[in-house]
Amino acid sequence: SSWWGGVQMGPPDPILGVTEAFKRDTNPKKMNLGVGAYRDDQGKPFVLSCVRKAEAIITSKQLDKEYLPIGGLGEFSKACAELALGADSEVLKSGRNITVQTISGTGSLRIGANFLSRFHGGPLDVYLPKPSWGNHTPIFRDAGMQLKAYRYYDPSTCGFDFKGALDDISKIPEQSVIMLHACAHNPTGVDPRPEQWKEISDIVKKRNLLVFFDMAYQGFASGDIDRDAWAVRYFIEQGHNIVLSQSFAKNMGLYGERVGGFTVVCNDAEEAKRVESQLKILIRPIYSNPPMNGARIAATILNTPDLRSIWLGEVHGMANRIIKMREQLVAGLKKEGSSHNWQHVIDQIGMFCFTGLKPEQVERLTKEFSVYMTKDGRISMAGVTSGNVGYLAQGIHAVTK
Ligand SMILES: Cc1ncc(COP(=O)(O)O)c(CNOCC(=O)O)c1O
Repeated sequence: SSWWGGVQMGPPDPILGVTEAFKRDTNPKKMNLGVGAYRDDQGKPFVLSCVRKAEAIITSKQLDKEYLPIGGLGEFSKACAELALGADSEVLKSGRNITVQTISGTGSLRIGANFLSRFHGGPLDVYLPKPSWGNHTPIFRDAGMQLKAYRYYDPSTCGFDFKGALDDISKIPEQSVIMLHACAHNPTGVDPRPEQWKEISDIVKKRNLLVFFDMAYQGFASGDIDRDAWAVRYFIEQGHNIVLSQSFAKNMGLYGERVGGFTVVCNDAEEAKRVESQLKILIRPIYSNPPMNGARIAATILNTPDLRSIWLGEVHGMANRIIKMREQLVAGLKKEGSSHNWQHVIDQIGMFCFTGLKPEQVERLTKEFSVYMTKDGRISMAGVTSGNVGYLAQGIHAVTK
C-alpha cells in the first residue's frame, strides 16, 4: 500500500479553475474576467516603469546575497509602515508599532493569524465580512482561529449593508477579532463611506474588538494612497491599536515578487519590542527570513523621491483605467438598451465589480459569449479594455434583459 493512499483529491481553486476553462476556449472574442491581476488596455500584464528603474539602480549597486534579518529589510519595513500610517503618524514617532516584511499580503495575514492564535487573550474568533476574500477563511482556519461572519454586502442594492453590518458588529462578543478591508473590498468592490467608517469605529470601540485591517490595494483603489489609507489612519487616531496586513502585489505590480508587511500597533515602544521578539520567534521556524529582491525594489521606489513620484503617477493611472472601464461598461449597457440600474458598477471601487449576475446568467455569459468570471458574478475590471468593453456590454445585456 502507498504512504498517501488516504489522500483525497481536493476541489480546484474556484478562481484558477476559471482561467483553465478560459485557456481551452477557442473563441477569438473570449474574455478572462476571473483573474485578480491588473492588465493594461491591450490586455497585457503591466510592469511599472518605476519598478524597472529601481531594478536598474539595485543591479548597479552589485549588492550581496546575504540573509535578511528575520523581520526583513529594515528600510522596506519602515517605508511600508510610513506609507500606511502617513509620514507624520504619532504611532511612528513614538515607535509603538512593529512592522515586519512578509511574503506578500497572504504571508502577512498568515503571520498575523498565527500571532493572534498564539498570543491573543480574547476569543479566537475572527469575524469576516460576508463575503470576504476567499483565502481569508483557510488562512485563519489553518492558524487555529474560528471563522465567524458579519453582514456586509447587500445583494438587493449591490451595495453596502450598513445597517446589517452595524447590527451584527454590535453583537460580536467583546475582544473578538474583526477583519476590515481598508479599501477596494474583495470580491464586492463595495467600501463604506467615511461617515459610515466613523460609526463602525465607534461600535467596534464599544465592543472592544481587536481590528485586523487588510490593505492589499492602497493607491490602486482611488488612485490616491492617502485617500485609500483613510480608514486605517482614522481608526488609529480613534485609539484602536490595530494589526494591519499590506501587499504590494497590485499597487506596485509586484505580484510574483511577494512583497508585503505586517504591522502591530502597540501601547508603547516597550510593548512593541516584546511583540517584535515574539514575531521573530514565530517567523523563524516557518521561513527563517524573507526574500530580498522585491523588498529592495519596493524600498528603492518608496525612498527615492523621483521614483516615488513616478510610482504615484503610475498607480493613479492603473486606478483611472479601471474607473474609466466601469463608466464605459455602464455607457455600453445603456447603449444596448438595458433597462436595469447599473449605477453600482460605477459606485464600486478597485479591481473587482460585483455585477449582481445570477449563476445561471454567468453560465450563459460564458457559454454564449465566452466571457469567464467566478460564479458569484464577480468580474475583474482589469480584464476589461476599450477594445472589449462593448462586447462585454452586449453579453451582459443579452443575459439580463
Ligand atoms: C483582500 C486581499 N488580501 C490579500 C491579498 C493577498 O495578495 P498577495 O498575497 O498576492 O499579496 C489579496 C489578493 N487577491 O488576489 C486577487 C484575487 O482575489 O484573485 C486580496 O484581494
